[in-house]
Amino acid sequence: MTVIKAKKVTKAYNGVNVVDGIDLTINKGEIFGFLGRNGAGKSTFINMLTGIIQPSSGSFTLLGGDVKQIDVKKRIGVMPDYSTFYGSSTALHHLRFFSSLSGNPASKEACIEALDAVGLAEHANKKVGKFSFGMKKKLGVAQAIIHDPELLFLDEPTSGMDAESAIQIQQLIKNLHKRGKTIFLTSHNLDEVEKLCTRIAIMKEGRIVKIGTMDELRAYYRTTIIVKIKHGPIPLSEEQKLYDWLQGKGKDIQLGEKSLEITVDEERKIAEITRAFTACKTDIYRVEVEEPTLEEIFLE
Ligand SMILES: Nc1ncnc2c1ncn2[C@@H]1O[C@H](COP(=O)(O)OP(=O)(O)OP(=O)(O)O)[C@@H](O)[C@H]1O
Repeated sequence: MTVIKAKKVTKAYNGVNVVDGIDLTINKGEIFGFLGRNGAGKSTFINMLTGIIQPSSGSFTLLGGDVKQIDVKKRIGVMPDYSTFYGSSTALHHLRFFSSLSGNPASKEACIEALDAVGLAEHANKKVGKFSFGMKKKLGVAQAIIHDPELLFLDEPTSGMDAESAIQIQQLIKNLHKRGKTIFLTSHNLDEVEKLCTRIAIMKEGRIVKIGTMDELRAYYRTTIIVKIKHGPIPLSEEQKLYDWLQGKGKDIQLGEKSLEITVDEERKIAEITRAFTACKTDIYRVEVEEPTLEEIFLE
């Protein structure tokens, strides 16, 4: 089922398209990661999808409807800008107040449950003004999930959090995903995106320049594969021959008594190399392949 469908969505400021004709389809149950350098247009795109700002042109649907429709609004969760929080409210009061704005006030129990899910249950009665930056972000996530939405927009949910808190939020995202929720996520933490997201789009200057699963992105960008082989003794008579043959297969070759490291540009060369060892009557104990990380792909 299609949850987000965007057609040529564009936002221009001062005659410049900061979001430039984005076409995008996101299906139910995806954790969709939106990546891009500062100023790429990620927040502007999310702000259009969540109805905070209007596109200059193009159109989109959320859950098959219009984001302005109240029944669509009720089914989506948006992490708010924490600067809108009232410092004199307690966390509990804050959640109850904001959930009442949607016309569907959450019970005290539901608020405590949402605070517990983000690790803030023990701070339920503390004033938000006394919260750290990371705690405010967690409260923002709690606010986004309080009404159990089907579609969740999380703009940099873990930025500025300590490692333990970030893991807690990542675990929450995984649990929501297991429950069939669709999550649209932006993050500058590439490791987080790689671990969590079922599909990733890389945005540059307002356009999506690449989109796919982590495996698809790797396959597209794979030009260097580091192969590490642990092997048994190579007969003396074969050693030089094998080294010379490897020169034609890859680069950065380090052939030791028990190990080989070589960088190749195609997967099929891994099989050719292992066959060459067998032809030299040399046992292979382990083959490790280092794949490009999302960081390497992104920097490329
Ligand atoms: N209200 C505005 N008026 C004019 N320009 C804007 C406005 N909002 C955003 N921009 C510009 O649009 C571009 C995209 O900004 P946006 O905040 O969407 O990027 P981003 O990818 O979310 O960046 P970051 O990772 O830093 O949050 C930037 O060049 C920004 O200066």
